[in-house]
Amino acid sequence: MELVEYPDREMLSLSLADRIASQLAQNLRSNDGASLCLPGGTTPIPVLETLSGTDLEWDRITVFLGDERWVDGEHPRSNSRLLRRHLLKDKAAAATYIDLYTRDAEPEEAESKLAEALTPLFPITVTMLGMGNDMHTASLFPDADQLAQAMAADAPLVMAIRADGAGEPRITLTRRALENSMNIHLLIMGRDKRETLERALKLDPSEAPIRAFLDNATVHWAE
Ligand SMILES: O=C(O)[C@H](O)[C@@H](O)[C@H](O)[C@H](O)COP(=O)(O)O
Repeated sequence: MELVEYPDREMLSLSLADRIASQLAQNLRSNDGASLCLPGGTTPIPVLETLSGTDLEWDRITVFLGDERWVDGEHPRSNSRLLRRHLLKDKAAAATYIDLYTRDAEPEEAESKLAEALTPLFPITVTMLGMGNDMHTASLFPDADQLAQAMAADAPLVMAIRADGAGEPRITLTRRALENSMNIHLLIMGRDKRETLERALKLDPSEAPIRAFLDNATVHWAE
């Protein structure tokens, strides 16, 4: 695990956006397209805003979330709504976006269609992850109903999942889908999440799902 500490949150956001852009551009020098997997939640917003104005060949980049709350795209809790408001505008509007949510369906019904759409994009070029203070990442919650299946080596790429701490039913990329990303960045801010990270390092992924990704991740942190 590489841990990068920044003097402030603005420096973190600018530096992480720049690193992600460089990794995408590097990939595009030798591949037809690149893929970018992003977390929901609020911490990434400044990184998304910076990326949206970054000069990249966005028309060759496919963007998708690592997880989604199973709510309509205009619902305040929608991660897709977050991406549309903070990333998929300005230069990044040219990106291809794969929405994990399907209206008038259960998340279980979307699994196979999403796996089919996402498979050509693996291994993911750049994955950014967030983390909750319960040590979940994406929607891999410690108390999730199907966590063991979602963390298994033979898991499908995408799974519906439910957890008391999750709010709505979720759809999530699984450990297998995320851990093979070419570049993994974990973005955390604040003292509480830093302490949570230190705890997670000592735990098994079954208790601390984020632990499954730390060995191959660059962790970006500011107070
Ligand atoms: O749908 C979600 O909630 C996210 O994908 C989730 O995994 C998020 O990254 C963490 O909950 C951290 O969220 P914050 O950055 O808002 O603290």
